[in-house]
Amino acid sequence: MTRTLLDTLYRNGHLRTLDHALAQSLRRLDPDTPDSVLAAAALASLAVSKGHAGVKPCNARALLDSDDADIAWPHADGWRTTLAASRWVSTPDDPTRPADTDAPLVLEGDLLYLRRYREYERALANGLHRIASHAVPQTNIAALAPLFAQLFPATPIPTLPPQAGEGQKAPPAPPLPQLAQEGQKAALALPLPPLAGEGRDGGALPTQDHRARAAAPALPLPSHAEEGQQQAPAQTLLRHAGEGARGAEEGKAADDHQAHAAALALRHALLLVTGGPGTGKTTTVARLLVLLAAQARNTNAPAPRIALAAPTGRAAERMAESVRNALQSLAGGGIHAHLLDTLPTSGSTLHRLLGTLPDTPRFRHHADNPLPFDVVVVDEASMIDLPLMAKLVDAVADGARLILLGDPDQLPSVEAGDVLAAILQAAGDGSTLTPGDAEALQPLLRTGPIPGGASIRPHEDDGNGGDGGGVSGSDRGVEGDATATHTSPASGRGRAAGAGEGPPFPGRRIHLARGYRQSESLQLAPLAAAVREGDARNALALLRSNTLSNVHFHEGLADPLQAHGDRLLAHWRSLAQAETPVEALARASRLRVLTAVRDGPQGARSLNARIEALLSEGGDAAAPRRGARHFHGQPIIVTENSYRHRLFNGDTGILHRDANGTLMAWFPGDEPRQPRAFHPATLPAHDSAFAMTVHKAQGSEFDSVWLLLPTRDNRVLSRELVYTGITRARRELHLAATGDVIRAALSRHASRWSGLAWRLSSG
Ligand SMILES: Nc1ncnc2c1ncn2[C@@H]1O[C@H](COP(=O)(O)OP(=O)(O)OP(=O)(O)O)[C@@H](O)[C@H]1O
Repeated sequence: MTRTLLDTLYRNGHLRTLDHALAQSLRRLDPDTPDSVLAAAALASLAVSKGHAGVKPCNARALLDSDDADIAWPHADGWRTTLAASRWVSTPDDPTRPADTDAPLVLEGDLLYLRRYREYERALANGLHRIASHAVPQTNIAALAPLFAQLFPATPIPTLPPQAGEGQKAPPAPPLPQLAQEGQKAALALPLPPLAGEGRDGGALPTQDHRARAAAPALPLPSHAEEGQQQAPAQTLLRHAGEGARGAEEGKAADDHQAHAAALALRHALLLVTGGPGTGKTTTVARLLVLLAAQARNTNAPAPRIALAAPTGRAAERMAESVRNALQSLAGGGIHAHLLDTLPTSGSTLHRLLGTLPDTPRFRHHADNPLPFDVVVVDEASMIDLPLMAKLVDAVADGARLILLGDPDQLPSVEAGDVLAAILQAAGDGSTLTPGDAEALQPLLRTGPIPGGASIRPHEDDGNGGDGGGVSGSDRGVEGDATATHTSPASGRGRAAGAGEGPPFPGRRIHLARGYRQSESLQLAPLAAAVREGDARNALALLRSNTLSNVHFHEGLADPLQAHGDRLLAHWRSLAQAETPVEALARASRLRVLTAVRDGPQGARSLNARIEALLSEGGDAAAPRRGARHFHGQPIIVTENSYRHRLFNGDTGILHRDANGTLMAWFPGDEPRQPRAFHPATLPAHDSAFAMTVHKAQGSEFDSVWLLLPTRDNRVLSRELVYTGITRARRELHLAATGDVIRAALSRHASRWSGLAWRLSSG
């Protein structure tokens, strides 16, 4: 007897019991349900567990951990037709309207969702549009100019780099722009200028690192606007770093991205500030909060109520610390205390901000009881999954600002989402200012005329009197489906948001590219850039050259515990010698082994078991008893959300005896010096965390990181995983991997199926 698709998927171990049970319940309710519908339902459930919002049945094989020759996949068109005809599947024709509540599945384009996830997407898209479309107070922007200049003193005049005929005087400035004529407003998309020193034809690069530059896309010279069209106003220029030329490769003008971000926040209620570690996202936000405080003061309005939040306690704490540092240096730089004193200096987790309710995933704050804040700033937005982002956005009050900070090159959230990537795709790459923004912000952005011109593309007007800007974001693909992610469920292909079809998404995005965080000890930037670009050849050359300070490549090393056990164990033993829980928590963050996978010989689980066994062989009084579930000095990680404890998947803590000698689990508290204590027996599900997966380490940093990749390729490996892993290191990075595995990892993107970008661009 031939097996059905559902049976084959289940028996060959591709489905979880939960996925199978969903399909079985549909079969019980209607025994005539076609097998391909049952299988698609199970795959939609599996897809969520792998971080997708839904499944593309036409490419469902990409969901499986390995290829399976036993599976006879239905023909895509026929499968789609059968799904669309099924009583279990609704096919809404309006992305903004709720789907039929009788059907547990929703088919939109070629994405099949569990209804709940389609509704999260719909609610999130509607909510982001609501926030972004609200006009924010625009008064007195010009009056802020002196303060703005004080906060962003280095805003340089953008000039094109020397062209052919170096040394010639710059051509005369073009005439000042007139506004676009009625009905013909134009967003200005300035092609990237060549990097300084680069020939007009993109020829020889006189800089040290040819490879990194070679990765940059060809950079055409800006062409003059056509006769009769407007010239580019100088203030519309945002120098945008080419994908291959970020970080250390940035030109001097990178600072004006920070100024532009702050200026745009004065005009738009939804702002995304993206950039890698240390590019000044938090510093920029601290400065723009000062501007908002000044704006309110100038108009005799109450000081804005501001919330700082992040998905994890650790990330919230790091953000608050950066804000405190930024405000302190502004105070030293002469910014008035009456402005600084109104700004927040502590952050909270998103769960705390939204108000957890015991034993339910719902929150105290939602559309009917919105957050009492005028500005909500959220860091580490790449970690936020679809349900949580939908709930956050739902709770942001009408007229309030939402500012999201994040690094788009990091791994997407562990749970269903890749929300940040989708919003970025809809918001465009941030390389243009619309004429509306440019005109309104002219008093702040003191840029001079651009020699040369700009190409001009028509755009529709936005809600704030500007024009919808933006071009397509990156379109990362799921393995085996390189063009299919972040795409229109209707078309199966990505459409550039704001590319002329339909109403553009009114959120704004600025990408910060210049790294400011100077670490004398760790020289990570060139390696991080190569990894981000997927340039395995350069990454391996850098690693093998052994020239990057405190970057250590252990090529082919499969077992760091064997080769470097003594020094690693010395660190873990020191955790038990800490005098206080605060000290133990601080020590624990000094070193972490990060893995790509949970299971297998290079997985976090087996490493933790081996480390515990080695520690128990220590023989001294502090050594844990062999096989003990909990012991003094043991780092732990929570693996499920517990709203009752306010402990969430990924939170890390340490076991430490209290003053009475009772072993307690300690987690960072709202105040750094007041960790929260729990009896280990009452903790939600948790594991040891001597080693942990890169996924779980998002939002955390450690002085020393040992990143261990599996010895064989694995579908979870991606450039985002390696990038996230190596950028967790503050002072020292050890990377244990083979060249082949690094090549395989960097050739792959971690990405997700989602209809969010399409939904956002659809209005
Ligand atoms: N324009 C600037 N000029 C000089 N130093 C800057 C500038 N912007 C940021 N910095 C410095 O760079 C460091 C990193 O800044 P910040 O913490 O704001 O970056 P971040 O992007 O938020 O980093 P992370 O993502 O790691 O939290 C800080 O020490 C800050 O003072």
